[in-house]
Amino acid sequence: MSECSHDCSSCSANCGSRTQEKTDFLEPLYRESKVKKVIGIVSGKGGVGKSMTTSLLGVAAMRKGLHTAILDADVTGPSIPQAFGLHERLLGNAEGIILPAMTNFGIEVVSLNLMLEEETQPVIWRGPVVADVVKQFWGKTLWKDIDVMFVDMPPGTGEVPLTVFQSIPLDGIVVVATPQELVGMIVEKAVNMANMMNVPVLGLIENMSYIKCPDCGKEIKVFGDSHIEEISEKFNIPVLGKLPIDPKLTQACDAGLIEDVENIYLDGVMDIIL
Ligand SMILES: Nc1ncnc2c1ncn2[C@@H]1O[C@H](COP(=O)(O)OP(=O)(O)OP(=O)(O)O)[C@@H](O)[C@H]1O
Repeated sequence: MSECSHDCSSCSANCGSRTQEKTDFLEPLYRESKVKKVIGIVSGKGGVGKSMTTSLLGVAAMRKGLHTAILDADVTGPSIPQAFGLHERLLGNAEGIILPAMTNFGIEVVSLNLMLEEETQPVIWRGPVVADVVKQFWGKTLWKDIDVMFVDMPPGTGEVPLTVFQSIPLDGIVVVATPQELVGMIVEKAVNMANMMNVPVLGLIENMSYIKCPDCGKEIKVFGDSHIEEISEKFNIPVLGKLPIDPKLTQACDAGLIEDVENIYLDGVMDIIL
């Protein structure tokens, strides 16, 4: 194309400045739902602590007195219900609208694991099917006066996370990584995907940053030195926090008691991202 009108909706060219038309895939909220802010928690790959971080951010927001929700969009590997000790099946209202489960401290949660006959049942679905479920979690659920919703996104930067990106109107994302990914290109891929989708990156969280020796208190960098500041500077994204490997967090997640943990390390994050 010789001249760009900057109106991608009326142009089929697949050029570098093309922006994704996010609204094409979005489903409106249920008429009685209201969600003020939606924040996606993203990681360049699986197993880096994205669900842990989502849970801790939920707890931090709830402790600030915000009416908090967690939408578990990690449909093929949902781990949010486990962290909060939720096991009962979700109910629907007469219109077939999903009613979220509620944690002990009042966080509203929707997750596929709360809909399966068996929690251990594997979910082997392709991207469009996953996107459809996530759309229902967004649009066919009663989200009543939610101040902030955290979305546990599927890991990686492939088809499934992309379709979820397009299914929910995210106000911003938080990128989670361990020191190892911060050395390579994995985090940069996640940041670039968000940029392509026109979703602001609110900040970076380094998980498993260090472990504190229980005897002498020394911080040991199990995965090597941190490079989070370099990434932060390169992309002009704030560092929101560094989480240590803390066995108390693992134990609390396994026992479904993440809300009972005293030190969740991310208390100050809400002031930056909200
Ligand atoms: N900072 C931490 N301290 C102790 N344990 C942690 C920490 N972060 C994560 N874990 C544990 O590591 C495991 C993986 O974490 P988590 O499920 O949050 O990863 P994930 O990135 O969401 O994985 P996936 O994307 O594959 O679902 C869990 O057992 C979790 O309890």
